[in-house]
Amino acid sequence: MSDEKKPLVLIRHLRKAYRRGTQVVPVLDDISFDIERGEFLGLMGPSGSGKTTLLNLIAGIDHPDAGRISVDGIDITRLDEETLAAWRARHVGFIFQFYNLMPVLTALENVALPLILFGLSRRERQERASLALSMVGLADRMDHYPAQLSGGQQQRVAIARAIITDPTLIVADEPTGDLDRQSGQDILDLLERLNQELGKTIIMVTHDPKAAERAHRLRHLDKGVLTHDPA
Ligand SMILES: Nc1ncnc2c1ncn2[C@@H]1O[C@H](COP(=O)(O)OP(=O)(O)OP(=O)(O)O)[C@@H](O)[C@H]1O
Repeated sequence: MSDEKKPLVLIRHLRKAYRRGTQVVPVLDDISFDIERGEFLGLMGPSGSGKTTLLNLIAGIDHPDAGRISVDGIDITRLDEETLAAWRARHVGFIFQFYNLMPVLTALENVALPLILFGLSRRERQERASLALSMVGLADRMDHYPAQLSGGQQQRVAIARAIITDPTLIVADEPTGDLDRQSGQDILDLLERLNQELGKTIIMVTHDPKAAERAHRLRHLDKGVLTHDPA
């Protein structure tokens, strides 16, 4: 089987617990599943069921206690901190509920920021950022600061920032959670376009049924266990 046909992400027997003093809080219990290349996956489940923890493990922000996560043939659970940070910067685009933009930087500077690690000139970085902002419909807001933008516009800046490095995976944690209905729909339209037109693989944690409708496949977590796979 060629690499193109293999699942992009393989998750096997993943376990994670948090420790507070002597107290151990089990969060993920023997999670195994695959994510296909080009998939738009929705992760749902009650509050505290481990969705963000799972997303953070797939994105290489955190380490599991046991198990394996392979992304495009690389077992990221075996990478040391420094290699993992470099892997993350190259391969993962992040979209958060509260945008996480730098308040002192303009929209253009926020979007260009991840490119600093890529050895491009300032001019190249700005050109690419400007293109990404045009793609998300913000060509006329490049010099605005986050505080001068609506929530929906800030989330579009965050999406432009997430795609600027052409990542292997886009992870979105409640991307519509802080938005009104219309702005939420606009953000979902944009994510759908990234998936359908650019072929981006998206993993989205959500409580929002409107967001879940857009996913190709839903996985449900309950108390750290995958409960349902309609596919
Ligand atoms: N850094 C941490 N230290 C200790 N416990 C943690 C930590 N992060 C998360 N937890 C615990 O792990 C469990 C799962 O948290 P997680 O954020 O993954 O759930 P979630 O399904 O994303 O919840 P929500 O929908 O409310 O965001 C919760 O019980 C939480 O209290």
